[in-house]
Parts: sequence; C-alpha cells; structure tokens
Amino acid sequence: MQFTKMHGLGNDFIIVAGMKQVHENVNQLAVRMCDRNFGIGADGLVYILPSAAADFQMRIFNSDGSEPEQCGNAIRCVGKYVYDHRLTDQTTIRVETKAGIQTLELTVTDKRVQSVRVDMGVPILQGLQIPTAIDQDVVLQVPISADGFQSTFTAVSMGNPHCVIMMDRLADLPFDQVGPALEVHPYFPKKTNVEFVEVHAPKEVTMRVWERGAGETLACGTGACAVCVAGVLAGRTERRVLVHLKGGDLEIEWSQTDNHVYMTGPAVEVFQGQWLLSCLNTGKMA
Ligand SMILES: N[C@@H](CCC[C@H](N)C(=O)O)C(=O)O
Repeated sequence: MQFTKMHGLGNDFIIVAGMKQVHENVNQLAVRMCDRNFGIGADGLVYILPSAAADFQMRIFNSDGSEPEQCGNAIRCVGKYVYDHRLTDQTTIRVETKAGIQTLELTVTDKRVQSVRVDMGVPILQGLQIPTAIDQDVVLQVPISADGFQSTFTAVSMGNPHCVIMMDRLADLPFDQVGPALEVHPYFPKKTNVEFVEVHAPKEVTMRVWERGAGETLACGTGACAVCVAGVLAGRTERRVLVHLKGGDLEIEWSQTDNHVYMTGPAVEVFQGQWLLSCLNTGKMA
C-alpha cells in the first residue's frame, strides 16, 4: 500500500489516498503503522476518500486506533495533498469529516500549497453535547482536579472534545502526569484532549497539548481553536489570536460575524513509501 508522510507543525500523519473505503482492520492497522519503533511512526493514520456530499472525505485514526471526529492539522494536510497531487485544481475545496463538512482555502505558490485556511465551523459549548457530564449551557472555568493537580477548565467541542486549562506558568506543570489523568477524567464520557495555556497578551498565547488517543503532540489544530474560544469566553483573549505550539504557530479567529472558527497554518509533505500490508508480524517478541 502506498502512503505519504505529512505533518502540520510536527503533528504527523500517514496519508493513504486512492481507496474507496478504509481497511477492514483499520484500528489495528493504525496502531501498527503509527508505532514509532515497529512501524512508520505518526500521531495518526489519515484516509482521503471519495465523498457524496463534498469534494473529498477525510477519516482519521489516532495512534491508539481510536477514530476521532475531527483533526485540524490533518485537514490542512489533506488540502495540500489533493492539490499538490493533482486530485483537484480548485483552491477552495470542501472536505467531509465525522464532524461535518469543512471548507478549505488553499494558498498556492509555484503550484504547491503553502498554507491552508480552514473554516472549522461553530464551536459547541453546551456541556452534554461536547460531551461532558455537566449539563450547562457553557462549561466555563469549572473546578477540576486530577492526580493532585487542581485548576479550573473550560470545555469546548470543535467536533471533538477539549478541556482548556489556563495557567500562570506552563513551566510549572507536571505535564506527563496531569495530561493522561485529565484525558480520562469522569467529566468527559468520551475522554478528552487537554490544552494547557499561558496567555501572554490578548492576542498571543502558548499552549501545550495532551491529545486523546495520541499523548503529547507538537501541535493540535482543533485544540488551538478551542483555546481561542475558551480565551474569549473567559475574557482573557481577543477573537484573533496567535497560538504558539511546540511545532510552530497557528493563527486562529473566532468570527463575530458568523460564529465560525477559522484556522490558518502550514502543511508539509515529508516522504512517500510503501507499507507491506501482507506483513502481519509486528516483529515484537511475545
Ligand atoms: N491533532 C488533531 C486532533 C486529532 C484528534 C484527537 N486526538 C482526538 O481524539 O480528538 C488536531 O490537529 O486537531
């Protein structure tokens, strides 16, 4: 099977295109392909499939094999892939995801996509719809504790759930302990992505992310969108923010006009290869 390795700010994906549907054993396949020692290594496996409702369909599987509803960095990679590989000549494309149809605006130089602006849709704020276990119209600055860590969080869904925690200093955070503990916190029945945020100024923040089903990643597009929304709700940021992540920067805007969140950032193709599908043995000792 042919694959292409891509990333958005170091959030890396194995892209598979040209199939009609995902492989039957896709959850195990994602685990094996994403393994950084025994496979190709990636945060997720992404399929670009035909769509009856849009130009293309994206399905993504986390490195633990679970299927999330949405992925901001992967959808930018999909935009670059379909244009650079001549599957379309359009610079505005619509991509169907489990969270709905997203519109992508591609910025092209020398016939290659340099950056992608994605309409990530309207954020979901109602507690049960996110989903959280909290039946409130907005889950804003609610106290939370896990593994000895105490803080407050704001919950936002960008199709997938996010727990946004504002901190005075990111450097003080026992990240590797708290991230996994919050991912499975009982407030989040479908688990959650966790963003820890330091606000430098109303237009500039730094975040670190612990992703549901993938652990720490260098960037999370939906996470950056959730951070912008939570920042506005908490009165800490403006509607346009520059988000610094470990792998680089994203520009996020929560539009007052249509209530949609817009994300702008790069996508990069790294290499292409062939996965030996027939190789069932992982090579690991029993
Ligand atoms: N890295 C992504 C989000 C991928 C899905 C996430 N791990 C989940 O399970 O919801 C992004 O860039 O948005």
